[in-house]
Amino acid sequence: MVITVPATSANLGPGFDTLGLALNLRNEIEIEKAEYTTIDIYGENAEYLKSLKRNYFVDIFNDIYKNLTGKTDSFSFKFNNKIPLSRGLGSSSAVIVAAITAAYEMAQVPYKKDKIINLALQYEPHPDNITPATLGGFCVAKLKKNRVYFLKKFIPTNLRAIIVIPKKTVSTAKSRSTLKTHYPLKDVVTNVSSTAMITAAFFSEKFDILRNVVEDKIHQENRMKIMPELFRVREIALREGALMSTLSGSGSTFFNLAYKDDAYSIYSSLKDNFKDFDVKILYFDNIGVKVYN
Ligand SMILES: Nc1ncnc2c1ncn2[C@@H]1O[C@H](COP(=O)(O)OP(=O)(O)OP(=O)(O)O)[C@@H](O)[C@H]1O
Ligand SMILES: N[C@@H](CCO)C(=O)O
Repeated sequence: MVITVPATSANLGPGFDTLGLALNLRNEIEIEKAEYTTIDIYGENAEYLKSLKRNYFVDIFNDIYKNLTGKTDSFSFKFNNKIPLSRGLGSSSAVIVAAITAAYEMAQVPYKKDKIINLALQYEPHPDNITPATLGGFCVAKLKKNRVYFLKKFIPTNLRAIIVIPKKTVSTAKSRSTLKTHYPLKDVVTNVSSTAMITAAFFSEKFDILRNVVEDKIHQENRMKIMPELFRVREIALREGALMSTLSGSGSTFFNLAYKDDAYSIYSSLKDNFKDFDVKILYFDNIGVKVYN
């Protein structure tokens, strides 16, 4: 069995812990029943992941598989990772969503994607990466009494993401611990109105308005202080025609949204200006986690 899962960009600036979308940058995992457990890791951060005593995917897969079947079987796992770790591209959500889905498939227990999202919440307590990793597209997710409610919209093919990935990693847990716990009412209103506008723009496919309405007063400026170069990424991307330009998740990657006709000039300006960063143009993903038997 092969399972693939997309990278995701959460928050989209103001939509903290609420908005997210899926990018066509996928981890792929091959799993087969075996006499004993083997783990092969290729691609992004392979050496680091091999050096860890435990594999996050395998631990979650085994937990869920045992819960479903009551058995502890052995499997061979082959990971081909494309999503860089701790850069705000949802690497941990991709692992969680793929591991749970793989366990249901291997246990041959029927499931709906809603189930995967709600189980994933046990491992990552905010739903903005796990929802698009599971469903693809642009997702709005709300947590209420430990349950995720969500809506998804397909992202049209005339849009591209231009992402700028610094070498520096940012741990989500650490980054969250630096955020304020109280905010002035006017800042809250800025975020509520911007989040509503982004949602309306995606659902109505009226993207031009994004150029004027995306403001965040809750987390980005604070988080970007450890990498002030990111302020310049935003300035250049917007100058070159991006529709919006935000920190991806908790960083360090910057996410820029553009019409496909503007994507290349944004990409080349960012590449010229940030030679140490990995700049990519990506399609969006509208599928989410996918299994090939
Ligand atoms: N392919 C992988 N295999 C095993 N463990 C992984 C893999 N990818 C990520 N992880 C685990 O997830 C951790 C990164 O999670 P973290 O939440 O800090 O970053 P992120 O998910 O990439 O960023 P964000 O949540 O802001 O988008 C890694 O340190 C590692 O423990
Ligand atoms: N909403 C989360 C996304 C990162 O996983 C945050 O900003 O911390």
